[in-house]
Amino acid sequence: MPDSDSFTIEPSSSGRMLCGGCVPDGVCRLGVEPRDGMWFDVTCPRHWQGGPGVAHGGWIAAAFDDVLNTAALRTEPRMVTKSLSVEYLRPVPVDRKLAVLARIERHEGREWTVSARMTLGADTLATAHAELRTRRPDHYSRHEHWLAGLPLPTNEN
Ligand SMILES: CCCCC/C=C\C/C=C\C/C=C\C/C=C\CCCC(=O)SCCNC(=O)CCNC(=O)[C@H](O)C(C)(C)COP(=O)(O)OP(=O)(O)OC[C@H]1O[C@@H](n2cnc3c(N)ncnc32)[C@H](O)[C@@H]1OP(=O)(O)O
Repeated sequence: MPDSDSFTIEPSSSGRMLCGGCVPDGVCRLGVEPRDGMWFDVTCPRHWQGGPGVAHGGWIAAAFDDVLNTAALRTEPRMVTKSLSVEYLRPVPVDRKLAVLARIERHEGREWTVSARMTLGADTLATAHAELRTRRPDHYSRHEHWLAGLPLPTNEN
């Protein structure tokens, strides 16, 4: 059986590290692109529209999750998110390039505290705080072992 923890992260043709779901397309389908340093360009694709012309809050949280992990991945290639909180300050327009600035607040052993701010011009649209963890080397195989030990699903649930 292939070792689920032995996968390597390959950058896309644009140099962007991609999560498993976006690798086949070769682009980040959340619309997150690293810029300089801790700056990111993010654009909410129209299919993530919640209200008219504005982003679904789940997209905003996912975009922050991606930015914060990508920022930490520059130091540590094995990350997972332990917690993520978002403050939604203004509606976020779809199809507009926005800026996100990430910050590593604290990094000690496996524990990371990170934050980010999403802006359009001078206005802050949303902020995020997250706790990240450096993954244990057996993270995915441990997950698979746990899953394999569960009873098989039935048609009722
Ligand atoms: C989906 C992962 C994606 C990761 C990205 C990888 C590659 C992508 C490549 C390029 C991407 C470019 C940019 C990246 C952009 C975005 C990345 C998104 C990152 C995410 O969005 S990542 C998904 C959401 N985030 C999780 O999915 C974490 C689930 N949370 C845990 O994994 C643990 O919670 C943890 C590690 C936070 C703390 O855990 P710990 O190790 O510090 O603490 P502890 O050992 O005490 O565990 C406490 C209890 O969790 C059980 N437990 C732990 N690890 C386990 C495992 N592997 N399998 C089965 N059970 C496990 C224990 O058995 C115990 O359970 P109990 O209390 O019942 O005993």
